[in-house]
Amino acid sequence: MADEPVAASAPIGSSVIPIVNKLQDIFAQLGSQSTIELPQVAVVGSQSSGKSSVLEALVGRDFLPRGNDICTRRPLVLQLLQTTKKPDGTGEEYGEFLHLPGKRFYDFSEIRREIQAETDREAGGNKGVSDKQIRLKIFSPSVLDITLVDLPGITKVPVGDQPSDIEARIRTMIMSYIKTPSCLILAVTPANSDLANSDALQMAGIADPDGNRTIGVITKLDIMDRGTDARKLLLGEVIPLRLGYVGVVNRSQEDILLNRSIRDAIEAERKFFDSRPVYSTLKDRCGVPQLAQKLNQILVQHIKAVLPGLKARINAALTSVAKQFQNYGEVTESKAGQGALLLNILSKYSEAFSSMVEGKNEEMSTLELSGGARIHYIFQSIFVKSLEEVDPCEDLTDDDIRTAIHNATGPKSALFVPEVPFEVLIRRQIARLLDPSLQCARFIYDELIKMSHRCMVTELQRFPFLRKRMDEVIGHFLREGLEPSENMIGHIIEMEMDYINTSHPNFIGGSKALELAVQQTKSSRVPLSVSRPKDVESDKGPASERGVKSRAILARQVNGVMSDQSARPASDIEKVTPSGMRFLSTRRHDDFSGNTGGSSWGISSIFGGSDNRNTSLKESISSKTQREPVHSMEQSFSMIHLREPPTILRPSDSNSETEAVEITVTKLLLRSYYDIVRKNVEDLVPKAIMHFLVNNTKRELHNVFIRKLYRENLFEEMLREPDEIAMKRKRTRETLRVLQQAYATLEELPVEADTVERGYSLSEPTGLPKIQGLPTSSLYTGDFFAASPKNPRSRNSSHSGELQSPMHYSNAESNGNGRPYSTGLYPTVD
Ligand SMILES: Nc1nc2c(ncn2[C@@H]2O[C@H](COP(=O)(O)OP(=O)(O)OP(=O)(O)O)[C@@H](O)[C@H]2O)c(=O)[nH]1
Repeated sequence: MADEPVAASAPIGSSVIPIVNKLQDIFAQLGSQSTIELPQVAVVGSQSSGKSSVLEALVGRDFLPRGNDICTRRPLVLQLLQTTKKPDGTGEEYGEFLHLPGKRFYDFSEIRREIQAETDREAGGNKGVSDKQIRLKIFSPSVLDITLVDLPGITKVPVGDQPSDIEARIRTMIMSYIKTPSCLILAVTPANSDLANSDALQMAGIADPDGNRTIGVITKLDIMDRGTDARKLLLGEVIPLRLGYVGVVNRSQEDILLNRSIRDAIEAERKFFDSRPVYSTLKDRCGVPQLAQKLNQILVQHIKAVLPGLKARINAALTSVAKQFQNYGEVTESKAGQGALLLNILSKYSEAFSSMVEGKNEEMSTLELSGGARIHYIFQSIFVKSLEEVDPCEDLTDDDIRTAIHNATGPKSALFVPEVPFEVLIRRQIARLLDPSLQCARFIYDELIKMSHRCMVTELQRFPFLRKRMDEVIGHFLREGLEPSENMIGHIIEMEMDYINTSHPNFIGGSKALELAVQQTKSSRVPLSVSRPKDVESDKGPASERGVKSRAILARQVNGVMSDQSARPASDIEKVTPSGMRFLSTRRHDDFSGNTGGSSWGISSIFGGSDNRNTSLKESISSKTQREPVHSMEQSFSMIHLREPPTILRPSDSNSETEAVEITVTKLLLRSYYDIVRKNVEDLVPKAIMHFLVNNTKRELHNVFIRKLYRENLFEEMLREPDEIAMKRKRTRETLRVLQQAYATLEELPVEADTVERGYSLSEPTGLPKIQGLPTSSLYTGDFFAASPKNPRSRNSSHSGELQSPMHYSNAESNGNGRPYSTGLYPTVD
C-alpha cells in the first residue's frame, strides 16, 4: 500500500472498534452469525460542497474521486469490513468491487480510477448521473464494520448529458437513502455559501424532522471571505440543529494536485484551528477528529442499546449450557464416590418413575396425556369402554339358545328351566372377558416400559452401560409383575365362571325375567297369529291355557305362597334361592306325582302339558301294544321305517310360546347377570393390574435396582462413560467458560462505552491526539433514536440546548451562552 496506515488518520469509529470487536467475539461464541448492525452513514449536500472529502477524511483513506471537475455521479456504497490482524499486528488492506468479484485492489488510487471508470460505464462520460450503486468493500484490520454512502451532489442547472429534471432526480435518489430511520446524515454545507440556502440541511430536515440523526458539517472554513468566520454557524445560531455542527478543513484542490496525504491534511487542519483565535473556544466542534468522535458517540449509543438484548441472550445460553454441563457431571474415580453416584442415580430414577406414574412429573406435557394419565385412559377409555359396548346376546341367536335349552335337558323332555342353559351361556360370555382383561394388563405393561425409557433420559446420557442394565432390570421386573397380574385376572374370571351367583342383589331373578318375558312374548306374537294362523290354531288352546297357568304360578312364586299345596309339595318342587327367588326343580318328582305320566311338576308344567301330552301319548301307545299282541305277520302292515337321524341334529322347528318365553327369559337373565360380572371385572381388573404391576413397581423398583445393580464390582463397568461424552463434557465446560467470560465482558462494556463517549484513551492507539473536553456521559442516557418531540425527556431537558437523547451530543446546538434552543427545528429552505 502506498498510502499511510489508516490508523494514522481519523478513521470513523476507530475508538469504537475494541468494543465492537468484543461484541463480535461474543456473537461468535454464541455460535451466531449475526453481527451488530451499525447505522449507515450518508453524506448529502450540494455539488462540490466537499462530501467525498469529508468521507475520505473519516475513513482515513485517499481513494475517492474528488476535484472541481470530478463529481460523484452514482451512489457509492462503501462497506468497511474488519479483517483479522496477523500475529505481527499488521494485516492486508484492500478493496473489492461488487461488479468485479474476486479482484482485489491493493492500490487505493486504482480504486479511485475504477470508481471513475465504473461511473462512466453506467452514467456516460458526459456528466450523466445514475442511481445505480457502485458497491465497494474495503477490507482492513483497522476499520469498523460500517457502511458509508457517498451520494451525488444536488445540482440545479443541467449540464452535459444531464436531463432537465436532474435536480428532482438527484433529490429523489438522496431521499431514498436518508429517509431510512437508521441512516445517520452528514449534511455537508460549505462555509462560503449561505447556510439558509443549504440543500443538505433542507433535505435532512425533511428526512429527519426531529433532527435526531443529522449532524451538520461545515466545510471549507479555510476559504471563507476575509473578515468572516463560521462561529455563528457552528454554534447553531444561524440554523439550530439538535446534534450540532462540526467545522472541517479538507484538502483543497491544490492539495489534491500536490498529492497531500490525509495525515498531513489533518495536521494542517489542526494548525488552522489553532491559528484562529475565533475558534479557540469551539474546539469541541472543529476538525475531522471531532466529527469522527461525534459519530463514535452515536455508535456507542447504538451499541449500548443492543447490550440488554445481548445480555439476555447470553444469560439464556448460560442457563442452558450450565444445565447441560451439570448433566454431564464430574468424573468420579473413587469407589466410594462411584457408589454414591450410582445410588443417587438409582434413587432418582425410582423417584422419577413414581412421579411419572403419579403425574407429579415436572416436565409434564400440556400437549398430550403422559405417565399415569395414560394408564387411566387405558383403563377407562379403552378397557371399560370396550366391555360396556359388548352385548352378551350379540352372537347368540334364538336357535342357539333353544339348542342350549334342549341340550341342557338331556334325553328328557324339556322342562322349562332356563337355569342350565343360562349358566352354560353366561359362562361362555364371562370367558370372553378374559382376553380383553389380559390385553389391558399388557397395555399397562407396555406403558410402564415406555415410561421407564423416558425417565432421566438426559441424566443417563453419559452412562449408556448403566442405562442398558437399568432397562434390563426394570424390563425383567415389569415382566415379573405382569405374571401375577395375569394370574389374578385369570382367577377373577374363573371365580366369576365358577359360581354364578343368582342371588346377587342386582340380578333380575327368574320371576321378574319370566314376567317380562311373558309380556314381551305375548306382544311380539300378535303379528304371528295373522301370518301363521294354522300354527296358532293348533297351539291355541294349550298356549292360552299355559299362559294363564304360567302367570298364575308365577304370581304364586313371586308371593312365595303355593296355592296348590296338595298337588305339589313345596319343599321338593321348588328350590328357593337365597335371594328369595324360586326356581323350579328340573327333576321330576315321581314320588309325588303319583304316576310317571301324570302331573309332572316343574316349570314345564307351568307352560302347559305338551310334554305330558306326549308322555301319555307314548305311554298309551306302549300299553296298547302290550295289551294287543301281534297275532301274525300276515296281519301286520308293511314295516314302518324310521328315517336315519342326520349327523347333525338341531331341535325341530318350533314356534311354541313356551320356547319363545324360555328364550326371552334366558336372554334377560344373561344380560342381567353379564352386567354384574362386567362391572366386577371392570372394577377388579384395573385393581389387580395396579396392585401387582404398577404400584408394586413403584414400591419395589428401588430395592430391585439396589439388589441387582448396586454391586461394587459393577461400579466401574456401569459408570463407564463413552469417549464421546467425555469430549462433550469438555466442550460444554469450554462453552460455559466462554459464555461466563462473555457475560463479564458485557457487564464491563457500558463502562467502557462511557469512556469512549467521553473521548478518552481509546483514540490513543490510532495516533490521533486525545480528544478532550467533551461533557460526560450523563447526557447520553436515553435509547438509541428514541428522542422525539413526544419524548418529554428529550424536549424538556434543554440545558444549554443539549438534549438527553442518545443522539443529542454535548456540543449539540447551543448559543454558547447557555440559552436553550428549540429542538429539531429546521428552516424551510426553498
Ligand atoms: N479549500 C478547501 N477545499 C475543499 C474543502 N473541501 C473540499 N474542497 C475542495 O472542493 C472540491 C470538491 O470537493 P469534493 O469532496 O469532491 O466535493 P463533493 O461534494 O464530493 O463533490 P460532488 O461529489 O461533485 O458533489 C475539491 O476540489 C476539494 O478539494 C475544504 O474544506 N477546503
